[in-house]
Amino acid sequence: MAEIYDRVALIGLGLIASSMFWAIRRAGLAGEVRGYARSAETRETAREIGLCDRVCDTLSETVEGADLVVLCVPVGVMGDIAVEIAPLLKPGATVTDVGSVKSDVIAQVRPHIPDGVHFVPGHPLAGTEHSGPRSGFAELFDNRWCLLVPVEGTDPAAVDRLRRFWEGCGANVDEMDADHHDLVLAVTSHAPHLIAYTMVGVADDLRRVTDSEVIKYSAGGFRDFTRIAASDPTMWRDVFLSNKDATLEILGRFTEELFALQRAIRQGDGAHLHDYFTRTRAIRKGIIEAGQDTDAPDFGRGGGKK
Ligand SMILES: NC(=O)c1ccc[n+]([C@@H]2O[C@H](COP(=O)([O-])OP(=O)(O)OC[C@H]3O[C@@H](n4cnc5c(N)ncnc54)[C@H](O)[C@@H]3O)[C@@H](O)[C@H]2O)c1
Ligand SMILES: O=C(O)C(=O)C[C@]1(C(=O)O)C=C[C@@H](O)C=C1
Repeated sequence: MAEIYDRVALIGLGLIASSMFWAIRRAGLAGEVRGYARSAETRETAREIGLCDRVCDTLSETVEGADLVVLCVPVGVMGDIAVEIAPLLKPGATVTDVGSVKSDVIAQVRPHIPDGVHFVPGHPLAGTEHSGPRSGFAELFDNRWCLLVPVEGTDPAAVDRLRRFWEGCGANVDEMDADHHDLVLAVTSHAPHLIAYTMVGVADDLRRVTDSEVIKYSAGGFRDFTRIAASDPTMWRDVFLSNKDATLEILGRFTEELFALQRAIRQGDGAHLHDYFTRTRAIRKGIIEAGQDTDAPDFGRGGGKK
């Protein structure tokens, strides 16, 4: 794979940035990758494990001469970083981000992007419950979607270059508008995370009553909840505050459905429960048949690539 950018700057050296670095290096997508982390401890760790060609102590050294600047920080601070880097950006450079929410990030960042610099927001739909510079790995984006959310008036050539970059990182790339992105992600990612956090919280309350049986005998479904609920608190606090409207809309619908199921259980309405579960099972079957779940054991990794 050929080099796509001469110099890439990664700001915030956590799970996503570190995975990007290893994926960039695997495919030779950049001449040089510079990285910046706010804390001296993270920068030290990054140097120790060889993360980035150069770990910088300042934002100006990181961004200087970069053709692609990637904001890999929690969504609540994207605007603060944009303010700081704006005067340092090279004309013709592209600024992108990997934030889990798009409308609010665009509102925070766009006003600060100088004329002559491209801004192409993005979101790789891949992650784990781990965070920090040691958590990344080159394969994170393989066969996962990366959504690009170009704002009005963006140069199509800048979008196309970023698309080729993400494809080089192993992802399948699609474009979507910001509001639609935020509603879709509220359904597929944000509300499920909140439900997992709640379920694990409920179990923890119960644990005090049952003296650790909840954890000891936890079955597969609950273990999956605990994995998701172990995700970074700062990242997820910011996601909910940033995607407030869409998340509340989906949680409202979720609560209505939950009440209906609760009533069916109370009234012994087995038909309602059976019909509901039949419908949801068909949805899962449809996902597998469409080749959209690359983790499904009956489908196999890698088969999801279009
Ligand atoms: N973790 C996931 O599953 C996942 C998936 C896709 C997208 N994202 C998005 O990617 C971004 C980064 O997430 P991550 O999982 O890599 O998080 P992470 O916690 O592993 O890393 C975040 C980094 O940002 C730094 N940071 C925090 N506040 C900062 C500030 N004010 N100034 C400078 N640096 C700051 C942290 O020190 C850390 O190095 C977030 O916007 C998140 O929404 C996460
Ligand atoms: O697999 C996980 O651990 C994730 O939570 C990854 C996940 C998701 O919900 O799918 C989390 C947040 C993102 O913005 C994108 C991906």
